[in-house]
Amino acid sequence: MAEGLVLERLRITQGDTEMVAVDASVAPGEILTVMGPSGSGKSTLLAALTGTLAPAFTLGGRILLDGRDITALPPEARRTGILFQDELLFPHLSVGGNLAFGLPPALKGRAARRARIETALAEIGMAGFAPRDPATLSGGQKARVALMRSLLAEPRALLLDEPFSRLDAGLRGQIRTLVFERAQSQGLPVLLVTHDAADAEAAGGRVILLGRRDD
Ligand SMILES: Nc1ncnc2c1ncn2[C@@H]1O[C@H](COP(=O)(O)OP(=O)(O)OP(=O)(O)O)[C@@H](O)[C@H]1O
Repeated sequence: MAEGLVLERLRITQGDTEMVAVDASVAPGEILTVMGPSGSGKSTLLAALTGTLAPAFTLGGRILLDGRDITALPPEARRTGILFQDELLFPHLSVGGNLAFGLPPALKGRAARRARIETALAEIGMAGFAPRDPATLSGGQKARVALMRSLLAEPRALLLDEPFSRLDAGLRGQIRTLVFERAQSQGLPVLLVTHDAADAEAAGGRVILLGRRDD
């Protein structure tokens, strides 16, 4: 069966209104950009993929990840990692605590978990940052820790909901490159929701446009 993410005749309806209709496949390492006006259903589409669709919506079609039908699975069983623009890090946890939250439950033992966190921090040039309070980090450091927290869970797809939009222009390009490189090196299909044409261009691949039905 095909690797990557397949959205097979995916439909999201609210009452009688069809809000999202998508048929697409995203290969490992490929980025599919999702654009559309505010309220067109971009975040709702990502919620359908993570298994957190609000009860107001009805989902039709199938979601396949690495050939596995995940449409009806609970969120924790899907292996879809998501990165948001806002709640980048939990403020009440240290940097290490934030990263621990992303570790797979199967990784047992305090020492092994600590070691995995230290390796992750070293990979983003932040060795020794585990005890730090997230409030003391720069925007770029916060974004890097948030990315690693998503990746530590070993997702099979990465969903990005405008993750760069709060960063200033220079940093935005850097973090975007880091996210895309990691997705590519780990062979993750990526769905990138953005309002920014520069993000779409950097992603290089295909763009799907959601529209409002009453436009
Ligand atoms: N929990 C919910 N219950 C009912 N309706 C909702 C819920 N969440 C969102 N909606 C509605 O669904 C529609 C799509 O919202 P969504 O947040 O997916 O749009 P979006 O394209 O991500 O917008 P934006 O670009 O502003 O983030 C909107 O009309 C919104 O009001």
